Amino acid sequence: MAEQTVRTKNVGLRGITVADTKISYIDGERGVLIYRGYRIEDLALRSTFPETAYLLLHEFLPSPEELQAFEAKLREFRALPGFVIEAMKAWPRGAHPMDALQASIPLLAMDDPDLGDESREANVTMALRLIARLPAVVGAWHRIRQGLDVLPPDDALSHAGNFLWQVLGKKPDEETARIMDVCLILHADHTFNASTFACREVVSTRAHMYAGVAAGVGALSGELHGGANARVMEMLQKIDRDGVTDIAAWVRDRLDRKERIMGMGHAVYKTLDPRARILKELAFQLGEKTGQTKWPEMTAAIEEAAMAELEKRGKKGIQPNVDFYSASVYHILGFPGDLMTCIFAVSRIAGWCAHIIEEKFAEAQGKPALYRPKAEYVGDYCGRMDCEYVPPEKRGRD
Ligand SMILES: CC(=O)SCCNC(=O)CCNC(=O)[C@H](O)C(C)(C)COP(=O)(O)OP(=O)(O)OC[C@H]1O[C@@H](n2cnc3c(N)ncnc32)[C@H](O)[C@@H]1OP(=O)(O)O
Ligand SMILES: O=C([O-])CC(=O)C(=O)O
Repeated sequence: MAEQTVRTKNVGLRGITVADTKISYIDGERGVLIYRGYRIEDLALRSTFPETAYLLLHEFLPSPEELQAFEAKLREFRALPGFVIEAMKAWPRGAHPMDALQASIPLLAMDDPDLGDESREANVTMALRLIARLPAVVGAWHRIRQGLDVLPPDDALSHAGNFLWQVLGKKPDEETARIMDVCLILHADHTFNASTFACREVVSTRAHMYAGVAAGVGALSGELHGGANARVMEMLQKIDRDGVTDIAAWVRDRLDRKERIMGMGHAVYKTLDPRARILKELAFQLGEKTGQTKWPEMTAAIEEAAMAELEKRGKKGIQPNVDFYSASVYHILGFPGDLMTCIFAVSRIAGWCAHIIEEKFAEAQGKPALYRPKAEYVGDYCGRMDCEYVPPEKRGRD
């Protein structure tokens, strides 16, 4: 019988199921996001990032003892190896934080005593080291690029609080640390998004966890994915600098120029991203606390104008995604725009690692280990495949 070919040409794998997962679920029509059976709204309200990371890695919520042990490990692993900090000191100060983060991943691999042990247990421990160390890497690079000393972790602070401390150099109050914590919960996983798929694709070759994570960081950096939060902030700051008062006209002009409204639209959600609703509330909460409501207000004005204008142009269902209001939250917290995608990575590392472990250890259920899609050859050279090799000295372009 002839091999069956599934035609997926020009669809970028949209709507194509490539594997099973037990980690998360999205209903793009109803705006539902679930991590291992738990609604994102519930986790944002009642969980913490370490607990959520545990859930993603272990399939169930931890007992108090299990959570305590997990948090103790995260604290123990926070300190960066000295050679990573020394290496960073030699990097060009202008390097983008996402490049610095991506470059640090293989360095962290070199320091991991479990590298090479492909048991599930060793992979979970490597995941813990990565979750603990990514915030420290972001903090170290941000300090080094400003010519400042790298700050040691503070064991008295929560994971989110310590992240704020190591990057911004100020101990946060409880409310601020909790807002950071909720942001980390919200970004922790999202099924087969581009960066998670990159991680899974890489480890499907039996490459190690760090190789997969480095690919994930690279994929996240793009402006159509995690990089959008930084672009949203640029958009807001430009509107502010230019003194734009007519947001509807600004939106029309941008769309007429065929430019996208960053932070809006989604490959899966055709309604409001449930994370955006929570982030909008957080942005206003922080704005009111700090007297900076102008950023979420501006974002809300763009949301309203863009949805109306896009609808008029026949484009329905383009609504805020996770990156739209997170930009305001991070800006008010004090992060510069070029660190915003790193914050996403500091959270998504939990989901990436959970997916890497699932990819490595889930029962096959008929799926071949290695991802290997097909492409249609559309090259049109010398009757497709009959070019004659001409030595260099005889080549001409006519
Ligand atoms: C964490 C995350 O990754 S969330 C996504 C972050 N990315 C962004 O915010 C960037 C802005 N948004 C986008 O570029 C898109 O909405 C995407 C890439 C996220 C998803 O888009 P998709 O639904 O896959 O569709 P696609 O990119 O083909 O766009 C479909 C149409 O809607 C338009 N469209 C989609 N999003 C937007 C937007 N934000 N602003 C203006 N137009 C948009 C496109 O221009 C396109 O129009 P066309 O058919 O006339 O060419
Ligand atoms: O799922 C996606 O395609 C993008 C996204 O929202 C995420 O990764 O959080």
